[in-house]
Amino acid sequence: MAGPSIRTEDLVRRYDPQKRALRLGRFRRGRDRDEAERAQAPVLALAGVSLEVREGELFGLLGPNGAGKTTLIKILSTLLLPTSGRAWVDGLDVTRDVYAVRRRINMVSGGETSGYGILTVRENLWLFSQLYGVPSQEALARIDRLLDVVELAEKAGAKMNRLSTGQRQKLNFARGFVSDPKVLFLDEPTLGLDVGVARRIRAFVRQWVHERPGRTLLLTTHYMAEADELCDRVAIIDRGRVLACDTPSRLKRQVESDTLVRLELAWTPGADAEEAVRAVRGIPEVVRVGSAEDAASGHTRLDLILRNEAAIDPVFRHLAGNGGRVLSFSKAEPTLEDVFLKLVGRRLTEGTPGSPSGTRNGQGTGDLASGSSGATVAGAGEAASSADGEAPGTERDQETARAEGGWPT
Ligand SMILES: Nc1ncnc2c1ncn2[C@@H]1O[C@H](COP(=O)(O)OP(=O)(O)OP(=O)(O)O)[C@@H](O)[C@H]1O
Repeated sequence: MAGPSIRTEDLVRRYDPQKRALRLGRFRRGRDRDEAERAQAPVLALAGVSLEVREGELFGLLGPNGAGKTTLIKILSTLLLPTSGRAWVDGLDVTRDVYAVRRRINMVSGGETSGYGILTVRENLWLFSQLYGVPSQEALARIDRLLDVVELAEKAGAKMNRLSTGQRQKLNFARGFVSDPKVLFLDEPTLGLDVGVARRIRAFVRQWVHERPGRTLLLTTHYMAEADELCDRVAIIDRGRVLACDTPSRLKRQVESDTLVRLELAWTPGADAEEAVRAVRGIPEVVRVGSAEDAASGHTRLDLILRNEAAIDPVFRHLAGNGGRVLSFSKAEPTLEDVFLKLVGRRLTEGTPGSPSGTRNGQGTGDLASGSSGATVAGAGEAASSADGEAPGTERDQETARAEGGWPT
């Protein structure tokens, strides 16, 4: 692998709520104005991020909602200025060489459905390919391939405004690859997609990076399994800070000294098996996995983290001494969730609606909007309004950017 394709140096981004409140007051009335008035403290979305992504790498930013992932991607894709610090993409400064950066990149935001409603699926992809100057034969072949990957071939002749939300999202994903960019930013690419399509997309993403020399892909996700399965390296990010950055396997090795055990117990109906296990020394964490109904019927499943394997013996003895019976037990492999838990002290999926918190291998369902926006068109218009340093992501940013040709709607 070659030198860094993406580099950030002590990147800070603060959102100033006063500016935002003023803007909302100026441009909108009613409910949003109330919301603006409620905003009080500045938000430090990035608190000094220094990262290097190598050319040819599939790099993941893994973090919970609000961690700063989209903010970082917006800065790298020239849609937003940092408050301080510097960033380079393909050796170019993202704040000074805006057009040159845009010619080399593309960006897809999973929660977004960009394109032109009155054009068909194929026409949309053709339009974007031509904006990037892709030669005709190459563009046609690429479009066919991408339609196949996202399973939209049957809808190739359908107008975009006749597509479902998921189908628009697939079209948006295909749009990101149609220019065959040198550096691609994917912000939550599989958000809300059904399992089969998400799997196909992940396979395509992996193949795209590894079969094309010189391509780099930066992906954000709050799905641990996605980061684990796809990425060469992962940065775990929380509250605007990078907490760890390494290959998934080396990150998981950090928690390998702990032993993860799943127990299935026959237990006194209604009694608290979790509490009983907590009483044993050397058990830093116990998580109930089985349901309350299971517990009421005298059947319980627990996940335990043990400081070392030897601690399992006292657990068995304690359970036997309290009328319990171990039906089965298995050792679990550590996941990135365990790394996150160790680094941050809470689960990645905690507080995420639809996510099965409390499961060791649990993964969010991803039905949330990412709140992110934007796709860049190479060489088109001025830098998006966000790049004036004002808070991005508001309607004003999108309106101004549209007017300036900054990104398609
Ligand atoms: N335009 C904005 N104005 C004010 N605060 C913002 C704005 N955009 C983002 N933020 C805040 O900055 C922080 C980081 O947001 P960001 O969207 O970068 O996080 P994220 O990791 O992408 O989250 P998610 O997974 O939910 O998309 C959050 O606290 C968010 O509320």
